[in-house]
Amino acid sequence: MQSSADVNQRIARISAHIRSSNLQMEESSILRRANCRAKGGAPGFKVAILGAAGGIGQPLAMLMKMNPLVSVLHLYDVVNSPGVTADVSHMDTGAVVRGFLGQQQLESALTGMDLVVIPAGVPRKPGMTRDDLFKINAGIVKTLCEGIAKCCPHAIINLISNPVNSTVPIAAEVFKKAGTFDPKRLLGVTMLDVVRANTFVVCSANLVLLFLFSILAVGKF
Ligand SMILES: NC(=O)C1=CN([C@@H]2O[C@H](COP(=O)(O)OP(=O)(O)OC[C@H]3O[C@@H](n4cnc5c(N)ncnc54)[C@H](O)[C@@H]3O)[C@@H](O)[C@H]2O)C=CC1
Ligand SMILES: O=C([O-])CC(=O)C(=O)O
Repeated sequence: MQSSADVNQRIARISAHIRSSNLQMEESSILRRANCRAKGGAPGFKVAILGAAGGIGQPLAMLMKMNPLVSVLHLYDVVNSPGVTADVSHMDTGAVVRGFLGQQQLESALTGMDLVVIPAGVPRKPGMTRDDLFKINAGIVKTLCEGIAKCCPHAIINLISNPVNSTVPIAAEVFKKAGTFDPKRLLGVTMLDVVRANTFVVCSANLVLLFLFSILAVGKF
């Protein structure tokens, strides 16, 4: 059993570690918090996560709360966002966290946001293709983007919901229709597909090399 002095020392060490890395991040960043503001607004980015209670949304919410460039964090979902909001808001970092639950709170979640990150929707289950996801996620992304066009038309949009190569064009069409489309502000997160493709290429290249070595080895003996 640890003494309370030990426990306090551990907490102090962890806390100093977290604070110093946050400070370093702010110091070394090209984007300083004071410079991250809409005209006349408070410093820091205002960020909304739509689908914040999900597998991607929850760790993303934690990372955003740790980011010293973020001043306001809105967590929106159709389920469970109050609990996630309570947990994330207890982290001792600067961003103010607010939770929003259900379609009727979507507009409040979006109003005034600088950045909207969207991991809302369904993920693939075994046996599903990305086409199956499209049938559900296309409608979800369309509705969310209509809200964005209305409530924060100048925000940067970061789409995670798959299939991302189809949800981004859907978002583009919604924004074109609303007259708010800016290609520099609409981004799809393709990291998963990029790392997956790299892994597949390396795996198949290794297999080819292994095959060649086997032939050489067999040929030698
Ligand atoms: N682009 C990429 O690199 C990646 C994309 N994905 C995609 O991200 C999406 C989310 O994945 P997970 O977080 O694992 O799924 P998840 O099922 O754990 O979370 C999805 C969340 O979206 C919420 N949601 C559903 N309909 C909504 C609506 N109309 N408005 C707001 N929220 C809504 C759900 O309540 C849930 O909390 C999936 O489409 C998945 O394919 C996942 C991993 C990487
Ligand atoms: O849906 C997910 O969980 C993300 C994924 O792995 C895919 O779509 O290929």
